[in-house]
Amino acid sequence: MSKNKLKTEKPESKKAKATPAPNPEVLKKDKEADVKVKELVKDERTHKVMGVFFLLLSIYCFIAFTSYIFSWEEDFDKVNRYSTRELFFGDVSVDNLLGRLGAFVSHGFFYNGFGIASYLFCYFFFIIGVNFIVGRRVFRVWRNVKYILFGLLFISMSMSFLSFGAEFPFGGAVGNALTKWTSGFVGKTGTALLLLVLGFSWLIWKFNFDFKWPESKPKPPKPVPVPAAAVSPIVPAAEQPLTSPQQKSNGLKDNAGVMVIPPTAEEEEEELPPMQLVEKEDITVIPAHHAPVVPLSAPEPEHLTLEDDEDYTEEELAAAGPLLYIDESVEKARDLDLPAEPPSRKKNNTDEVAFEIKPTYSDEEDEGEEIVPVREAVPVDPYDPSLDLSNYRFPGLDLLENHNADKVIVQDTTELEKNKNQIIDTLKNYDISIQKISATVGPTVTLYEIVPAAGVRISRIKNLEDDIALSLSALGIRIIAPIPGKGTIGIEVPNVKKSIVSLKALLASEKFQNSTMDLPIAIGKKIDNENFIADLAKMPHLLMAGATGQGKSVGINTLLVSLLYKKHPSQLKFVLVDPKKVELSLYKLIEKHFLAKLPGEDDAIITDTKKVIHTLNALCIEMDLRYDLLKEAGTRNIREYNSKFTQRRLNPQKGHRYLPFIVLVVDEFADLIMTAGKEVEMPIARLAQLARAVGIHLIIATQRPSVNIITGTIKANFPARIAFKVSSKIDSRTILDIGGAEQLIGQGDMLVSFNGELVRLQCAFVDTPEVESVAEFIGNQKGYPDAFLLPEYVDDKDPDGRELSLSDRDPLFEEAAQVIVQTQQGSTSLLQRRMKLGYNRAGRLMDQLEAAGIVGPNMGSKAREVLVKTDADLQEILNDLL
Ligand SMILES: Nc1ncnc2c1ncn2[C@@H]1O[C@H](COP(=O)(O)OP(=O)(O)OP(=O)(O)O)[C@@H](O)[C@H]1O
Repeated sequence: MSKNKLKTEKPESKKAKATPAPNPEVLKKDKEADVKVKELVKDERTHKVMGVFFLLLSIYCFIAFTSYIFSWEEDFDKVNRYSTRELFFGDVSVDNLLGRLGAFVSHGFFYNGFGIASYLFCYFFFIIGVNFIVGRRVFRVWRNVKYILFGLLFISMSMSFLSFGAEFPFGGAVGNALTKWTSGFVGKTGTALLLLVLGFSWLIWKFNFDFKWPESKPKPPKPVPVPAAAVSPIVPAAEQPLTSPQQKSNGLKDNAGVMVIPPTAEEEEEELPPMQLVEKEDITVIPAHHAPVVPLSAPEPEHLTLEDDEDYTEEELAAAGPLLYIDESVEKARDLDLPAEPPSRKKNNTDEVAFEIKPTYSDEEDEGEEIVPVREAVPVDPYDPSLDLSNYRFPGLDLLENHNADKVIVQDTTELEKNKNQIIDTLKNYDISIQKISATVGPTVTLYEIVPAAGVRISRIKNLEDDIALSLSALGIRIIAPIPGKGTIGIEVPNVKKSIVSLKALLASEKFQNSTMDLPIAIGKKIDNENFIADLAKMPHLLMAGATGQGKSVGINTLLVSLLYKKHPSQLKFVLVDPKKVELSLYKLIEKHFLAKLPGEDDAIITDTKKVIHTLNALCIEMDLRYDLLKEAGTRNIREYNSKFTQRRLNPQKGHRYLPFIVLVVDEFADLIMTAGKEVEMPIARLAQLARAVGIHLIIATQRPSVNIITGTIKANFPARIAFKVSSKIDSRTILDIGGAEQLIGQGDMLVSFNGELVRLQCAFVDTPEVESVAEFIGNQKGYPDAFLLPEYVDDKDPDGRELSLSDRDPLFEEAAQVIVQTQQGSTSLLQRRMKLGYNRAGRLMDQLEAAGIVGPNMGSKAREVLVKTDADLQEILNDLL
């Protein structure tokens, strides 16, 4: 093969593959001669040398300039008198600390140049030096050059102007010339003004001050005049349409000068409008709950006085509309013309309860007058769901092991060097020259990052992936060409000495401890040793696959234990499905704290396929019920719902309850699909599609990531996926949509595909005894009386569930009848919510109630008529049925 031919040959992969491997010796000589100078200029070492040079130059100039300030007078004549030649070769002694050169250079810069402004050159050399040494643009050169040029002219001119007549060359020759010309042109005053304009322009450009004329303060709102004793009606702030949404969103203005509603913490977090600089004095901010409030839609209530009030029952009072509430602060505020202290709120919608009502006695009691009880709305603390288990202690980190993870394993530098050279040589064999190579040592693998020489196509390296891996002859090599977002090529080579990543270290990390995520899971460490902690709630479901023995079970334990370290039993429930029967059995101990199960089940950990189907369907019912609750509460997700509930704005009497997150863990999904197929797939797909907003999240693991198990429907709904080592590239593609997982080295080495990124991680390790001790620690504490009960699911195909006749009434028949008669609402969904039932069972109950003459016939979308009006009548019917 001739030299020319080789040179013109296009580096296309097919051609490259078709031709026999080129002789490295021949190639080396040809290419090296050609690209030597270019390579030298591009070589990172050249850059480093340049960097050091500029840094030292910057320091040199700085010292010389500073010394010049003190020695210029002595050296002036010598430097001025002698020629450059004399300065280099003569024996004149100067006072400048940096000798003749120092004196000469500083004289040049100061006297003949820019005076004091010459220090900007030190800065310039410094940024150039740093950029060269670090190898990237730490400082933006062109922007700095612009500032420096402006600074040189402006400072030298101002210094020269201000120091007019001084001997020291404050402004240098340039400054003097500029001042002279300008003074002649616009006069001295004009020059001064010009300098001021320039100076201010620069400051404004740089800092963009906000000049605002202070406006007169809007008058704070007057409290609504209320009769007798500063009584102010109370309505929920949520119902005050005093600001338009727009006013609200752009931060706080109110035309009427009445009040400004700052966004709630959540709104701030979620949909902050672009920040605007607003002068504090400009507006008066009155938080919504501080503003005096007026009833808006409700008719003017009859103000309750003592006499009105004393015989009222709690229900009558609630029905009477907005409460009146004596608030001294309103009175004071009126006197002082200030906004009032927060008035308490009271619902006028039975769904929202904000305050407890407590009779108190007015001060007049002391004066011996008739005791005048007045009703006062007493703010109630937010509902704390953890109060049922208020003494619950979170497991401590001492229950976990270090696994020698704190021993830093120092990577052998000779090994690094050897691998690096081998990579360079291998690439050279394929006629690929490189500009730069760097290594990042991770816990399991080291990433060698390569910048190919100019002109080398990345696609070519990608096509040679297999050959390169073969030449490097190490197990578990993965080539990432290019590394997304970087334009470099990564080659991951397994470390000879691997380090274990202990879960303890991850849980102790600040990132985990301070995390405010809903469901933080500590997964592992990235190649750059950064902890990978993610929010399961955002994932929102996770699919895990890996051949047997590659770290899946450890992975599941890692996720579960991380959640146990961060969540209170009231906030989180697990539904554990373990067809292998052994993997998750450890968690039995925490049944009464963290597990959920079907009513009537003994064991919370589900191992039987039929029960799995029931449980999955029960979860679907729970999801639907939660959606109903969310809808009724006017909230979009579990976060908003729970926050409204904890603020006591939702009425538990109407079926509202605090909703814990539910995490469904399926340890061996393949097994279930093989035995139950669609019956399992459908509810899983439904949950995966819809359940995230209501706080139900899925973690599904499988040994066999084949397409008939991880179907399109499943895959489409699991955007976050984890692959441990799998046995083939096809498996890797099934789980991650890309090869690579077959190249992993096992023992927790994994690839995580999340947010469109593929990251290689070493999974955190937690051993079975550790999980056991954490479970024991929790299990030994006081728990709830039972596991969290999922709604009942009755299988339609189940012959036991199909009987509808009155002689074989549902066990819940009596309870359902009572609910219907007490509420006088013949609604199936009411039964579902109140009794936590599935639609089918509630529907069947309703049919039985109809048969018993308690409710009327089905009226389509409307509720059925309730035919029995009182409890006594119902009791009669029930007695007859016995
Ligand atoms: N993150 C890890 N760090 C270190 N070693 C690990 C890690 N994960 C797993 N291992 C090692 O691999 C072994 C097998 O892991 P594990 O039991 O989790 O595999 P598996 O994929 O669940 O296997 P199977 O499917 O057969 O249950 C563990 O006993 C442990 O020695």
